[in-house]
Amino acid sequence: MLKPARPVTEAARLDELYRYEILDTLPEQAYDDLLAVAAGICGTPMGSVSLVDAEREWYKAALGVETREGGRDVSFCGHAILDPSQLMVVEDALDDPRFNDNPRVLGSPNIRFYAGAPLVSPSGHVAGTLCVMDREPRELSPFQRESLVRLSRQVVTLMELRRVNRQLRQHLEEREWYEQQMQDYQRLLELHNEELSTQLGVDPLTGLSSRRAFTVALEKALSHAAMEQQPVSLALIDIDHFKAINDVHGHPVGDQVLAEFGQLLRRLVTPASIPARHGGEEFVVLLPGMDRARATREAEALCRAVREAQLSQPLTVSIGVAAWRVGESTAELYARADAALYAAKRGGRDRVMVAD
Ligand SMILES: Nc1nc2c(ncn2[C@@H]2O[C@H](COP(=O)(O)OP(=O)(O)OP(=O)(O)O)[C@@H](O)[C@H]2O)c(=O)[nH]1
Repeated sequence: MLKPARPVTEAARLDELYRYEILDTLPEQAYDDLLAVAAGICGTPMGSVSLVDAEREWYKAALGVETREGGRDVSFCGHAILDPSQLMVVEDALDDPRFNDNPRVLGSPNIRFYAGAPLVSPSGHVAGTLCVMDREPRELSPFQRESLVRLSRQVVTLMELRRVNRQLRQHLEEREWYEQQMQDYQRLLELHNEELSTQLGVDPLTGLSSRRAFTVALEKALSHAAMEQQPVSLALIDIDHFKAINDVHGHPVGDQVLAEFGQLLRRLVTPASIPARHGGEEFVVLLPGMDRARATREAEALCRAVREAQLSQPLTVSIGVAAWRVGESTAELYARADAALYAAKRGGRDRVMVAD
């Protein structure tokens, strides 16, 4: 018996075989079908799709043989893979010095006839064979030989599809992983920004002062006004029918409109004034040095400017103005401005109402 030699490119051949990640996988219908067609055309009772591993041959599909693998030293396919360009045919193993005392010839499965078509990958390496076998000596017609070679190419195509499929799935998983990472980073960045905004007393959506920072500024402004005997006023601004924007266009568009409105408000008020987001779609402007009449004029100009502004959604606002009275607390001032705002809403919106 002649043990099969190793191909000169054995290491690269094995690398290529392992890249298919097919060894020791479950049987698959597509391989079984091709083998059944090959055996049917050749009229043989046995056959296999054999992959030649370092020390064994392993069958992705097997017909008429009970084992799923055998030793490479006694394998016929080990010989068949040595010449990628040839179908190896052994018409009678007992007449062939390579096989006449092979245990697979003398014992089970008692091979007398063998024909193996090399499974040649696109890079030229041979992974194994598509082979048919019989317990009787026989010959193959040219058509049967040609068919076996053609079917072996189909087996390689199946293996290539398997590899491409795995690569695609891997790329997809990697992409999903990257997207997840990006989302996590984005969320982290947003959290940092929110934290920073809170620390700086800024409302993250509009960039205006936050309610907390505004309350501090208002306290300061009132004590300054008390000391200097200066007027100071407050304007509470509420966007009209804002809920409809959310309902019709969605919350993200609502957010964008709030951000736009914040920027507009910052542009419209005088440099000494302090605009802030009071909460939701309600805003507030501190008007230092402004008495009731000036604050009213300022608020009316603001109301008109919003109505005429070119924003992504047309807006109007209702405004309640209150001028600070000496000795009045911030809560009392707010309450009067709020009552005026309520009156503006009730009066039909898009208007300014001034507290007594
Ligand atoms: N997109 C977005 N919507 C907000 C935010 N804060 C509050 N809102 C929405 O603002 C809407 C306020 O609705 P309402 O209080 O009924 O007031 P309105 O629709 O403006 O009606 P009027 O004030 O009576 O003219 C609600 O739908 C809130 O969900 C925010 O930060 N972003």
